[in-house]
Amino acid sequence: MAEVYFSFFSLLLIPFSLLLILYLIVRPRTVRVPIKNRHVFITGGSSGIGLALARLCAHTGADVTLLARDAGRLEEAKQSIKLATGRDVRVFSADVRDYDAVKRAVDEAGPIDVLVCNHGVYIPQELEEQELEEIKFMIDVNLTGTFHLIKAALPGMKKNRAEKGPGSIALMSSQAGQVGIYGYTAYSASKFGLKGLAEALQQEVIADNIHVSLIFPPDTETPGFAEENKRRPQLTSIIAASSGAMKADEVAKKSLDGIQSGTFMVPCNFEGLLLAVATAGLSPQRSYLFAFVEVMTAGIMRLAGLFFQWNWYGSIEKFHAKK
Ligand SMILES: NC(=O)C1=CN([C@@H]2O[C@H](COP(=O)(O)OP(=O)(O)OC[C@H]3O[C@@H](n4cnc5c(N)ncnc54)[C@H](OP(=O)(O)O)[C@@H]3O)[C@@H](O)[C@H]2O)C=CC1
Ligand SMILES: CCCCCCCCCCCCCCCC(=O)[C@@H](N)CO
Repeated sequence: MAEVYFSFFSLLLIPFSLLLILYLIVRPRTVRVPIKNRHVFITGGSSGIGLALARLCAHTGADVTLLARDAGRLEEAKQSIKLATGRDVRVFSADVRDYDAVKRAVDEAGPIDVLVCNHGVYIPQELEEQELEEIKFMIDVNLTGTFHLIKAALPGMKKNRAEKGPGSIALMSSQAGQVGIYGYTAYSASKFGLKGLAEALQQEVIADNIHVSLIFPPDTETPGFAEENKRRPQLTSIIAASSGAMKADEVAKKSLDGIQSGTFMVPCNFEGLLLAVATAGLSPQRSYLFAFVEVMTAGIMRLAGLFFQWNWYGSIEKFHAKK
């Protein structure tokens, strides 16, 4: 009997020691990024996910600034947020590809506590058919534009950070920034690029109490997505359907939770959670519990990923056989 107890306890000892080790070693340490009364600057805040997030932040009591190109849509967004929350937001019309314009807007807006680089463009098409111009457009807006924002905002964000409490830089990636998807060569490349940027940046700004979040939504009902659907290759839609679709408000809620908890990889739905574990790689992880899940399920998640690929390549084969 004593032996049964002994082996039972030694069996428990392994996961508990692992939990303890992870509790001690996960870095960066956990943090809470406040939103209320803080300056939240959201690019692409005039539509879709960015607008939903802006409304939510304003509702939470943040001072919100929006940046996008179209001044008319910005004005509409401003009105709709005022109507929904009673709060005034400031808007700036600029193209994220134009560094000087971005810098001017950021300087005029004043020091930022939470920078959300949400702007993004997606034009799905097979690489061979896609014009080089469109490929460069996606890289320039999604990736280079994000560099422009961070370069422009960082000096102001770092200033007096100690007194102001934790700051955040959040980047809107996509599940297509975790796994390459048919029809998304340029888009996936631009979003995968954000991951390298985010991992390196977090190491650079941790000493300034700035916390990086990378958000990975699945297909989300937005004006941009409605446009995308008009020309999306069938295979892109088939493969993307492996993950459920979401509403912009739901993605905004997940995003804000992720930003406030300083989570590095922010999944938005159940498939996203699986993807986050499967693609954890060498990304930072603040939660020892989540780290525990990552360590315990790494092998089985790889297997699940291979099954997904099996299924996707099956769809591709079937598609070509029909042609
Ligand atoms: N909807 C989806 O299915 C998913 C979206 N995402 C990502 O979420 C983000 C938002 O997407 P979504 O809400 O669907 O997009 P929308 O197309 O609905 O909105 C995009 C926003 O970005 C702005 N924007 C686009 N280009 C520029 C630019 N060059 N300079 C400044 N602002 C720009 C737009 O304003 P304007 O055109 O006036 O400049 C608009 O405010 C994107 O990064 C996208 O990649 C990720 C996964 C899924
Ligand atoms: C362990 C295995 C995990 C399995 C889950 C796999 C699910 C992958 C689905 C990827 C969907 C990509 C949608 C991109 C949406 C997007 O960004 C466009 N709408 C443009 O914005």
